[in-house]
Amino acid sequence: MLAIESVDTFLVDLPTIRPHVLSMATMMRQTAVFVRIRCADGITGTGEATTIGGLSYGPESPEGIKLAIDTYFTPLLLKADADRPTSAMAMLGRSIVGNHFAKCAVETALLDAMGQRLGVPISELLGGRRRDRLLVAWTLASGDTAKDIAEAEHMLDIRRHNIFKLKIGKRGVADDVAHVAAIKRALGERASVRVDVNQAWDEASAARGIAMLQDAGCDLVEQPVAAHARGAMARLAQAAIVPIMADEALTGPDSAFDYAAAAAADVFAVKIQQSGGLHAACKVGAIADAAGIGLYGGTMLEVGIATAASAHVFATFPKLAFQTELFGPLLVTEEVLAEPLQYADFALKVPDGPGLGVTLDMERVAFFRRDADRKSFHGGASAQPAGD
Ligand SMILES: O=C(O)C[C@H]1C=CC(=O)O1
Ligand SMILES: [Mn+2]
Repeated sequence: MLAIESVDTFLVDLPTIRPHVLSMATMMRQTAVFVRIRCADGITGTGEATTIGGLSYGPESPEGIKLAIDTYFTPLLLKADADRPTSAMAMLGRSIVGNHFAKCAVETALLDAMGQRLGVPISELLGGRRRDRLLVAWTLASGDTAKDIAEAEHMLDIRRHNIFKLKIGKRGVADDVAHVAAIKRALGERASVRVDVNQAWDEASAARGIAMLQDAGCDLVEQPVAAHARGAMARLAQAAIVPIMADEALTGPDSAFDYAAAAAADVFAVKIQQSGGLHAACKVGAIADAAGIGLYGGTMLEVGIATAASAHVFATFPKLAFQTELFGPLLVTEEVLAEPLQYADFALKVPDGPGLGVTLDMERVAFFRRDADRKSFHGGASAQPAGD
């Protein structure tokens, strides 16, 4: 039995490089909840949770995640065996319903500590990695077609991304399709153009919109209708030629099984937090594989720690037909890691050190903590996070 000595949580607010316009929220900053679990052998594991637009996207908020971990998870973790992350998570699961994002952050920290202890990357603890590089899409979501095209051209020039996901659903169907068509016309065969509707359409609008998107050269349509509208998703997926991807509908292995059994999607966007943790995300991936459903490595716009955790999970997938979107650390102005993740040639390198293979820069993070006494960081007041 290896005791857990302390569990520390804190919020960090990081400005985004530009407004990120989604159908449900416009993000000017991202908030990460970091969890640090210190074990009796002196090893500390780190986890991270993020949401999108506070409570606009899902049922957990950064403030709520911190409160849940401090109040409910920590007393249980102080009785858990740090040498047995899977049974520690099962013990938490018996007392805590839901709270998938908080569970994911805690599981990440436990696995990071375990990997450091054993000297192996988390991907090896999850069954073994199959790839060292993950192709990464970028989301064009400035809210302006011309700006999006300029941003895409820049990403192609610097060879950082050649897959673009466009956030639509805020405007009328015809306007949204015109926006997508203009971007696809400008980029042509140099890029894959996909859309995420984030549940904004009803079934009739989706049927019309998907047919128009198909003609515009769109390669993938993500969550066109409400997460609970499984029947509509199945009808749309069966009628369309362009692949239809489920995202918000997938909240772990149970919903993944329901969706697979109902043939309600051609592709699954797997997210570690929405799934309820790293092992749960692996199970979602396995269900998709067994059902012949394609896989896409999704993001909740996590920063360095949870992006690395996601990379370890996705690196274990036998197939990743629709690549990933692990660009979260690049959407914020500030780096939180001691050594940044490496992006080159359209891909993210999966870290290969023990555990997550990345660590927080504690000095930098201290400055951006919501509860920090913020005097100066590398010269000052101009580095203040937005929104404070
Ligand atoms: O997929 C989502 O719904 C959320 C997220 C992923 C990329 C992005 O820009 O937003
Ligand atoms: Mn999505």
